[in-house]
Amino acid sequence: MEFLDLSPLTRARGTIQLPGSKSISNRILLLSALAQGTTDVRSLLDSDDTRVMLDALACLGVNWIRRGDTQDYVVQGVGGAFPVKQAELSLGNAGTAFRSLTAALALCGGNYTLRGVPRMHERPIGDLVDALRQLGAQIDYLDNADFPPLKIAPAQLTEASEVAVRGNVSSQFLTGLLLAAPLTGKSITIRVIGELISRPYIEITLNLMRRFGVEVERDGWQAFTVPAGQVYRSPGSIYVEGDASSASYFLAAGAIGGGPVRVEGVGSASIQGDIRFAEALQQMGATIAMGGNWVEASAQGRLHGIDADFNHIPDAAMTIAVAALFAQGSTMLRNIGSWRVKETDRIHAMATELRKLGATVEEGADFLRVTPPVQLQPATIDTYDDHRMAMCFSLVALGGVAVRINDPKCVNKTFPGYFEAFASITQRSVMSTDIPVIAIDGPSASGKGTVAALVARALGFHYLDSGALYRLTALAAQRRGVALDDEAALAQLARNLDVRFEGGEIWLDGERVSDELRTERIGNGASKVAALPAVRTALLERQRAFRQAPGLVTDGRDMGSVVFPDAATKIFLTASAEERAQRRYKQLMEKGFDANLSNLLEELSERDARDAARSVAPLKQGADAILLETTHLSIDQAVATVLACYQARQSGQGA
Ligand SMILES: Nc1ncnc2c1ncn2[C@@H]1O[C@H](COP(=O)(O)OP(=O)(O)OP(=O)(O)O)[C@@H](O)[C@H]1O
Ligand SMILES: Nc1ccn([C@@H]2O[C@H](COP(=O)(O)O)[C@@H](O)[C@H]2O)c(=O)n1
Repeated sequence: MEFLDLSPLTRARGTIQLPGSKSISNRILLLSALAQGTTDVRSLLDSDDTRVMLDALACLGVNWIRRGDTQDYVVQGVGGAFPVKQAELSLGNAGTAFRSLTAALALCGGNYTLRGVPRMHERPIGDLVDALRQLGAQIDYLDNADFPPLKIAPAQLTEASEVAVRGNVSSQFLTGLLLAAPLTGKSITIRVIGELISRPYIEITLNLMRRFGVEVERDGWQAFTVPAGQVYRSPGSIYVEGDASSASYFLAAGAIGGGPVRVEGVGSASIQGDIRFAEALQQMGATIAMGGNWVEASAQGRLHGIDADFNHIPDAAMTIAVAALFAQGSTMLRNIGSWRVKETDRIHAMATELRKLGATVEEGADFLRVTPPVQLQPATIDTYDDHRMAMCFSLVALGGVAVRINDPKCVNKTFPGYFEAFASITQRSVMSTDIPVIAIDGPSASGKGTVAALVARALGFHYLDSGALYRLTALAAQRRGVALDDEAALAQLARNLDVRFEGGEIWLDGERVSDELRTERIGNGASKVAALPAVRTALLERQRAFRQAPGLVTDGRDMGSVVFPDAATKIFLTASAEERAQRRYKQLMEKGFDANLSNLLEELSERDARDAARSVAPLKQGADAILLETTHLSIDQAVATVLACYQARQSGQGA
């Protein structure tokens, strides 16, 4: 199996000239072939799917030439039915080519065999065949009923002027019928049964038919009439706009990796439905700017999860499922049942691969809910011979983790130069040191954790409560009967802790332990295990792994001195011992725990003394840390001070 390793990436910024749209390219090629006159097709997509269509048209007697090395083609229309009356066509996994050619060839008066790759033979086509048979088409299934491959014989046109087709499996069935209808020479009305999915693709079909001189009358999304006597006429020359589905990966990169990332070739004037992907990204918190022929995405902080219906943009919605890994909270993608019959069963494939990265994924017949992990895990992604799986999952590298993409060449279906284009707008992270860290250290109950979590929220950064890892080690030791001075056993425990941080809560071995962790008994145990060098070493890389884009705020005792010595901003946050004991007392009472103020003062002082006296990573203010004395500060004032220190540092004004 070929694979491509993507290194951890930090930023995305730049401009991409998009390749032509696949949907528009293949429709224009078929329309140019059926039309009277010669069509200059500009900026055609260079991909497997368009090559399949060009080869098929050549087999059917259509003359076309490519202009030098460009993506401009000249197609000589045949002005109606294809001249070659007998042909065997191999159409790969190109749904657009297979469905539209099935409809056109069924009405062309010849004998044709249409085959695809194995996956194409698993993608249903029965609804289209049934509709064509109502017109008199002679189509047989060569293997399984309702699926390719197909054998087509000359149609015996019936009197029928109306056909019905189901709208909820693939909009390409309706597209095929619409494109082929003028070949009958009579008025044809196509009624849609059930809800029509992916409507924007029908808009593209109608728009392009109009450009080639055929008007379709419609009754909403229920019925479409192609009046008699219309023939396709070449518009002379026609330009293929950039692919809006392909734009989604770069726009998402801009939103995840800071941006701005600009795509050129699609914009507000686009006829493609997937341009509305930008709206979904905006709902997630990205900043979007758009002109007639360009779109730009950037983001200030972290994205947030959304709950939305994606029936109108099924292809680009896959990019939202991966962007959900970078959002705060869960993202719900509804009404995406058509994913099941695409290049692969995309709901199943997406859920399987997202889980490999640590996400929690719920999948249903037509929905997917994605909850991101606290930390992305490096993973090897299988792509299921699906170009969009490969392209979407490249975005994971922007989370600062390495990702391996199996069978990367599957992108050739629609975007052969994808990975080069992606590399041109992303920056590799060298040991992730360019991801900013704000390190807040200080004594117990000074307010470090409270302030750090609020600063993280304000900046959209990740948050690490490093003390929780020592507390978890102490709790796990207590539960397993490991003595608090058994250094080797404790280090082993620390290395293998099965923990989950989610939505402010902490789980140990699948059990929620957030409240138990906060007791002074566990705090004292933590302070004992934290004095052991082997335990600290065991937890070091675990803590560093939290350093993920766009940034990290962390609190503890040695965040600025040992774990993140290159932190952008280091704060030593403290308060008088009496004030800290008061704060802890209030905190425990609010949680419903019993507490005694003078005992607390004693326990805190004892713990701080132990933390300060130990030989490794002792509690002390580093020379490069800013002292933040909060005895007389409110939480908001402390947060504002940390933010000001960080912003001053970012704009180069000081430490
Ligand atoms: N500036 C402040 N003024 C008043 N109360 C504060 C302030 N900062 C934090 N607190 C309160 O003090 C309590 C202790 O804060 P927190 O748990 O964040 O401390 P900590 O330093 O992270 O403690 P530990 O090291 O034990 O984990 C919380 O109830 C918090 O709301
Ligand atoms: N970076 C750190 C963080 C914590 N500890 C030890 O864990 C104890 C509990 O920490 P809290 O912040 O949750 O109170 C603490 O007393 C330290 O002994 C540490 O060593 N290094």
